[in-house]
Amino acid sequence: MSPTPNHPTDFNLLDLIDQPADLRRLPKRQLVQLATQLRAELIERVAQTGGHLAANLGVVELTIALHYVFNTPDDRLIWDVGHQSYGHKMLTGRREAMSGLRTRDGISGFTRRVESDFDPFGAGHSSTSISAALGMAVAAKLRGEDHHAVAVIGDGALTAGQAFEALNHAGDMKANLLVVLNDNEMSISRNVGALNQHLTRLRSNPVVNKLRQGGQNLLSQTGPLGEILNTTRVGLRDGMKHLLGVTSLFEELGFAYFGPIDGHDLPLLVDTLENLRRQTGPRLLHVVTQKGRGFNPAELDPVRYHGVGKFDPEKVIKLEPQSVSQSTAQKTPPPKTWTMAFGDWLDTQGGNPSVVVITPAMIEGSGLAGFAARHPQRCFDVGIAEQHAVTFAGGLAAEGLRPVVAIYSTFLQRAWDQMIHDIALQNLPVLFAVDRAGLVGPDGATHAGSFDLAFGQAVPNLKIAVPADAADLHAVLDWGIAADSPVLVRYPRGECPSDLGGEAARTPLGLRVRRRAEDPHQSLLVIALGSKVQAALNASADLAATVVDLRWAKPIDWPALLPLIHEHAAWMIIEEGSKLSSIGASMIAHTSELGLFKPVKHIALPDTFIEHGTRTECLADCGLDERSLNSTMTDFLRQVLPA
Ligand SMILES: Cc1ncc(C[n+]2csc(CCOP(=O)(O)OP(=O)(O)O)c2C)c(N)n1
Ligand SMILES: CC(=O)[C@@H](O)[C@H](O)COP(=O)(O)O
Ligand SMILES: [Mg+2]
Repeated sequence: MSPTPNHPTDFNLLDLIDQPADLRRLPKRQLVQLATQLRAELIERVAQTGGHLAANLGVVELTIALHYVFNTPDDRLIWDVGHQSYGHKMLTGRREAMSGLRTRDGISGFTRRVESDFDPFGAGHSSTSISAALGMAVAAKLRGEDHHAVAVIGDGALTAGQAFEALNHAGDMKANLLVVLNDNEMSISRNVGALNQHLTRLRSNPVVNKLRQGGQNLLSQTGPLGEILNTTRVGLRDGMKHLLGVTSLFEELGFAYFGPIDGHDLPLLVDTLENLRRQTGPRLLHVVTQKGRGFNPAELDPVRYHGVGKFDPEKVIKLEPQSVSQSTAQKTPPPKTWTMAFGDWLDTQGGNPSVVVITPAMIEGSGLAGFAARHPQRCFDVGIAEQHAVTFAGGLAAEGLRPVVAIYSTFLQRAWDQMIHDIALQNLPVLFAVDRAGLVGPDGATHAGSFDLAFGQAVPNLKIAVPADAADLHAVLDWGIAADSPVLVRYPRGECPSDLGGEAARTPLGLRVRRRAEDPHQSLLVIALGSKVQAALNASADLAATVVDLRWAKPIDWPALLPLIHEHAAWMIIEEGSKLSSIGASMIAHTSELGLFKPVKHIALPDTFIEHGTRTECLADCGLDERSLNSTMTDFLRQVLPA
């Protein structure tokens, strides 16, 4: 089948809609046509910018139905993660702004309060929507206001503990809250876990389905008759389901459960939501959708089309989904990313039966696909459950296995307590492979890995490696997998140099001098961490500078470093982590305590959230690109060594 989307020839109804109020003026019979047009435009627009395509295609009908039935923005509509909110953006005054999606000064790929009144709660990390919607429902009650709170959460996002914490609270509070469960059987990869199996049972249980089919027409009846019929139907259905033992988990948690219904049947969605809008209390509507719906390549391969770079809608994307910003225009294979280099190392561990790998729902993004395929019994996708992932690894380590937790820096934030309490406090040998450490570019502030150095260095027993190239990434991972304590190895998004050369480390945890200045007394000592080593080498190529690759942010190789600081005219630290609580700040504090006072400059991420853009643009904003580094070094040298 051709991947070309169906271009509607009719008048584009989207031209009539600036705000949902305009949508609500359309007759119901035109909504299906609108869905076709919205879907076609979504494909066209995401092809030009890149972004999260498949999830958005799956919620086209749901998006229209929700805005049609609910009085947004007075009624609060909260999208979990927010990666599926593009259609919502296009119906809420941001259609033209889609051309700048995820680009500098353009709109975000997620929901953001500062962007629109129609985004009542920002997201990017998953599984927060029910908590936020519950907060809004309770606020409305306390303030005597009469608006609805609706959370739309995916089956993947529902696997996280926080979603259950919120259901638990909401069900008990009898809060006036509607949760729409968008079940497409997918997280980024296929969804996993017993909950997923429960949803499958709800979708496919013949008894539930019989009851559903019998009751669906009634549920979709509108008006007072519908309400009466529905109340009776729900009562009857619930009674029968209890009798037959096919109740949903949600009912046990105090929610009235409706569905599952076909999330692409727009008239049914509208009628059902209209009915649910008239009801009160905690309600959950189970909607079944297809990820990638309406675009054949995405339907066939929703994993690859979860996040895409710019693409030609006429062609099927062939590249591995390693990075959202990859361009399909590339003819030669792309250079190796850090993720790939990590995947290569993991493959070398295949023969070690003690090595087990854990990912919280990021198999592809973390470079685990190869290891997972070859050693499925030793690779655990635990779903979106970062806290559990870390403590689960602790249990494995306590029994003598060598767990590797492959996790993005930004998502590890969720498991800081587990890292402290369950791993470091017990000095368990868990290896944290922390990807996307530093700025990530188009995903922006929610996904920036700005804090792992800050929160990691505060943890006793934890060692932190910051390799600068693939050779050293492999060396520190080799060391980390054999260590008798927890080790965190951090590396950024993007291209990984294979070997930057220079002097060897004197000890396994030692620093490396990558380039030595001829006359240190007349030179700058540049100490760089991780990906900043290559940048520092390039930026200082024509300057009097020694470049040190710190390699380990904790412990710091002070025996090698102190003499270098002593002999140089000044020193400089460059790192891609938040400046407050940074490694550089700790180094400066330590040398001050030793009474070693030398001119020093420290470049790190400022104390602000860095917006989306390309990674290069974002780095430039922080003075961390090569050009800015070169001018800072030049100025600093002039200052400390006037001609
Ligand atoms: C805390 C957290 N962990 C991981 C992710 C990465 N992530 C983004 S979307 C996604 C899949 C979500 O699946 P689901 O909620 O079912 O939405 P779908 O894409 O299927 O519509 C994952 C794992 C995230 N955003 N937040
Ligand atoms: C929405 C989300 O959280 C992820 O899909 C994220 O966009 C992954 O980005 P990478 O491209 O860095 O894997
Ligand atoms: Mg899903």
